[in-house]
Amino acid sequence: MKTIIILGSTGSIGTNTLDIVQRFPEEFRVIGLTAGGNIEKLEEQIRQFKPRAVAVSTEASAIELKRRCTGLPVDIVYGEDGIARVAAMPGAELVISAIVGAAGLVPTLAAIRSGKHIALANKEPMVMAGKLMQEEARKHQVRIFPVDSEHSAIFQSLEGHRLQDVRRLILTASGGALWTLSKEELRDVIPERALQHPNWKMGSKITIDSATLMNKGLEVVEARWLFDIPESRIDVLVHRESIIHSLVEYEDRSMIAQLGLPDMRTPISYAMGYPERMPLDLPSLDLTEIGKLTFSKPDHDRFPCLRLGYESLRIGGTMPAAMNAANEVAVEAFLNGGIRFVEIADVIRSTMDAHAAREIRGLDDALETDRWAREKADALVHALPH
Ligand SMILES: NC(=O)C1=CN([C@@H]2O[C@H](COP(=O)(O)OP(=O)(O)OC[C@H]3O[C@@H](n4cnc5c(N)ncnc54)[C@H](OP(=O)(O)O)[C@@H]3O)[C@@H](O)[C@H]2O)C=CC1
Ligand SMILES: CC(=O)[C@@H](O)[C@H](O)COP(=O)(O)O
Ligand SMILES: [Mn+2]
Repeated sequence: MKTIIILGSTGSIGTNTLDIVQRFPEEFRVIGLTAGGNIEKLEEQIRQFKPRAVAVSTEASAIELKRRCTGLPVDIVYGEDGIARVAAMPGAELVISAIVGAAGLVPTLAAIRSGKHIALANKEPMVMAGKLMQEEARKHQVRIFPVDSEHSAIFQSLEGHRLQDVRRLILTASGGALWTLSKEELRDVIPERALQHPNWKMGSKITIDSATLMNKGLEVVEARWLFDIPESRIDVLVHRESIIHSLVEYEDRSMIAQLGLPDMRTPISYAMGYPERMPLDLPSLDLTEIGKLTFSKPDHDRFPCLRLGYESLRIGGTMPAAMNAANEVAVEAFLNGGIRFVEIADVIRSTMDAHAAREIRGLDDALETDRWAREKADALVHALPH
């Protein structure tokens, strides 16, 4: 029996994780959950999974949740500090890190520093402070298991092989909701259209990232730190069907890939059960039904965000954290109707141009950069003519 804590339990990854727990009640016990503001869903989860402690973002949410959960044996705390305390609470072996965005950095680091293994879906902390996270993981003898489907595929394709034999990592990209649109058509895209991912049902932020290809830019940075490989040896291949989840090329030119239907429960369960594979009762991939798989090169002209990911790594230090924060601000502005789809890349580009990158020596450098870049990106958003 593995005891687990789920950060971001009310989201897409969080609920898929709880689906695994429900399927394997003898294997996993949930002792802590955290959410943002969806207290209705969190209340349901408390009643079903009986965690010892939960945390929510605000005091108001905590007060309402306490009222709803009167008589239930659960500690309810709130705020960044409360979420970090639940992430680090004693008695858990594994923390599923599934908050969206930079808000996951402090709690994920708190979990690492308290000696818990991490199943990492929340890629933004790895983008902001990958070197620091890996140093802390080594110091506390913690393993970080990838949940992100591409990184899970690479992790699986590396099993049993030597890192020194790897030639390059190849991340696949679906191309997102807008891959077939021309540059002119991209100008007029509304959020509802950009949110229609062809293969995956995910939270809104990552779905927009997928449509701009920033998701792949973030994933290149994530892969650099997860697998300790320079960005010059990480490639991206557009594969619309999301069946091949990523590949590793070895020095002898063999390529090893992981395939499967697009269902996050497979990579989540692999990270949760590692090294065991959970017998998931899900439909099998039938390649005869799929018929053909297609591949093409990324289009950097229509989707410039992928290049920004590479560039942030080449500059290094705090630049990926600045890029990440600008992206979060720009995506939110787009979702709220404040900027056009094509302006997301402009806001990130201009924020990066204005940022003087420095080395990340500790958490404060990442957090300070995050604050600075949010302010800068916000000012850029408001300066756009709308
Ligand atoms: N969805 C997917 O299939 C995949 C997701 N990922 C990554 O996993 C992470 C989660 O994605 P996804 O599940 O889609 O996102 P969702 O938007 O569906 O869920 C986000 C979760 O984070 C919580 N949350 C949001 N903001 C805060 C905050 N400021 N403080 C505390 N909690 C907060 C939300 O709480 P509430 O809803 O209660 O407000 C919710 O539980 C992202 O980093 C994403 O890139 C990676 C691969 C695949
Ligand atoms: C499921 C998952 O891992 C997402 O990050 C997914 O990869 C998004 O797909 P694309 O970014 O390739 O559209
Ligand atoms: Mn992914």
